Amino acid sequence: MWQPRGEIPLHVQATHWASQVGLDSQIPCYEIDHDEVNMNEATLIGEGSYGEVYLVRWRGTEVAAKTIRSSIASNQMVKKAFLKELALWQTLRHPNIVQFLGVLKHSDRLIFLTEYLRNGSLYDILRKKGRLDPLTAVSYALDIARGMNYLHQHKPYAIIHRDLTPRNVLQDEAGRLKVTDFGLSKIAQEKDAYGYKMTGGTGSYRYMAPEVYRRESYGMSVDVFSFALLVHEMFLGGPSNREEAPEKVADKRAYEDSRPPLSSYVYPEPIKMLLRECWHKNPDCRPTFEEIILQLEIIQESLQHNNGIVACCSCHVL
Ligand SMILES: Nc1ncnc2c1ncn2[C@@H]1O[C@H](COP(=O)(O)OP(=O)(O)OP(=O)(O)O)[C@@H](O)[C@H]1O
Repeated sequence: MWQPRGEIPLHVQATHWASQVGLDSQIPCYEIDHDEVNMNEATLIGEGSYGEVYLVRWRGTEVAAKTIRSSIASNQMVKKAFLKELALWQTLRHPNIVQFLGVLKHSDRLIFLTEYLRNGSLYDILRKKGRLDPLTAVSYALDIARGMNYLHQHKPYAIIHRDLTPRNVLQDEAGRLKVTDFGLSKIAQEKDAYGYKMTGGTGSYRYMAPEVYRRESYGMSVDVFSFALLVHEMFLGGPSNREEAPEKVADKRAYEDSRPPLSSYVYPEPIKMLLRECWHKNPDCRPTFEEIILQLEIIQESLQHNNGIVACCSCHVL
């Protein structure tokens, strides 16, 4: 059976949390009256494993409305699991975590609102821009690491994301990246001992830690593994093995210890070292996000310094 080691899965934590604070199990979240949002004027902006995402107006502000497919929401157990995860999400506050706003009350469907991030997902950004310059990639990596560190340091239980992919990282207008969808897509995918889906959808396989694919016990470091693949993609402009089926990629990582190539032309030496540590086959050898942040800050400083030298040199030549 696939179970986290040490830390408690998000939906189980949410159950503990909800029962601790005595929340109504049906609607444990902040409620927004459905009259406040006109879904007939909503603009479709995307679709994920558990439903569609719309741009709507709420109290004069553009926000994202995420709908849960009726095939999922009609299952009372799954609906309950979603609401409990949302109840936990609403307690989270961090500049690199997408802000949850509330659940639409009396809606015949299950719909919840979050802040709207105008620039879309990291997946969209990489598709449009391709390879990022090293300073941008490191700054984006720091945003993600800070959001993830907040989740991992959550009290009383660490929150393991379990589905950190470029589609679950969104960018606001100011260029800041924020992490979203903790555990929700996992509920929508496959049944585990608790009765919810837990393994990756097709997209997630590309970012899945070997121990998860092998259905062994796992800990917070599964997110560090996924993070390494996101950073790898930012430097490369997309996944290194696009033509291979995601499940095959995960299989080779889990059973043949295969990892994406690290060409010296693309990856600065300290980034290569960091990626090797983060996707280490032994989960205990992977660094924590706190350690990753410190390393990235040093890398950022040295890149800024080198850029400064290049600028100075060109001034001199001119
Ligand atoms: N808060 C938001 N602001 C702006 N766009 C969003 C927001 N949330 C989601 N989107 C867009 O909608 C798309 C679908 O999002 P959703 O979270 O439902 O699924 P996903 O993350 O793509 O896939 P999965 O559900 O398998 O994780 C995203 O890729 C993104 O482009």
